[in-house]
Amino acid sequence: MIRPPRRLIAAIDTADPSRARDLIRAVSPHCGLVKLGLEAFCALGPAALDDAEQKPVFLDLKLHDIPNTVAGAVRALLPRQPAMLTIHASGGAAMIEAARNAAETGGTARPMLLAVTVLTSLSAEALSETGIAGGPRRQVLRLAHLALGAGADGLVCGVAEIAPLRDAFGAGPVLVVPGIRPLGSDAGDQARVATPEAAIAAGADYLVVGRPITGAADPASAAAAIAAAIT
Ligand SMILES: O=c1ccn([C@@H]2O[C@H](COP(=O)(O)O)[C@@H](O)[C@H]2O)c(=O)[nH]1
Repeated sequence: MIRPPRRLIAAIDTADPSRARDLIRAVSPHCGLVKLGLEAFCALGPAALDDAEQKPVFLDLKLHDIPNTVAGAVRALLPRQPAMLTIHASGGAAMIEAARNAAETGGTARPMLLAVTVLTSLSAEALSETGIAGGPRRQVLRLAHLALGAGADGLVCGVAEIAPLRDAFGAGPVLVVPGIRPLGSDAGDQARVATPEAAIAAGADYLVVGRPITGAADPASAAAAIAAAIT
């Protein structure tokens, strides 16, 4: 398992292979990892990982299925050597344990297994519509106990949940935080957002930034500015 020192993760959300390559080339000097998610993976397949310009890849597939199926998917991904891989914490302890056991078969090069708690696009109201009352913070803490107890190396959460997670679990779990918006940038579909500086001050290990970089006129400068703000 590797832990890149640079804390910016650039989300490369595109279905166009040449745009993906151009973006990766532009942001690589400024970030620790590039993140390939559902859009890039569905369009380009596992080969998308081979075009990452030697950058460690965060493969954000948010696996969520029965334990046997998730374990099989993790094993199938190991030859591509993603540095980080996501599963949904709400898949349950048995699913997370199965993912961890499967990841272990990758030996020392195994991916860091991150459990997605409550998507940063969900407000308290949207979460309650799914049947979960009490707000994101409570649910994130509940899922964090489950996921870390079942073998996840870290969590994906919103900025507001970092402090309670650090209070509960200390510095150990790797906290990866999307919903990052530099001042003045559009939140879009994200409900729980904060600036890069606020996320680092709260105790985030890694920040995931997509559209504020990829939607900028000059993605390399946008990534450089965020990297400078958190260094
Ligand atoms: O809770 C989550 C989990 C994952 N994501 C992913 O992060 C990026 C964020 O992109 P922006 O353009 O900066 O909003 C995106 O790839 C999501 O799939 C998340 O946003 N929230």
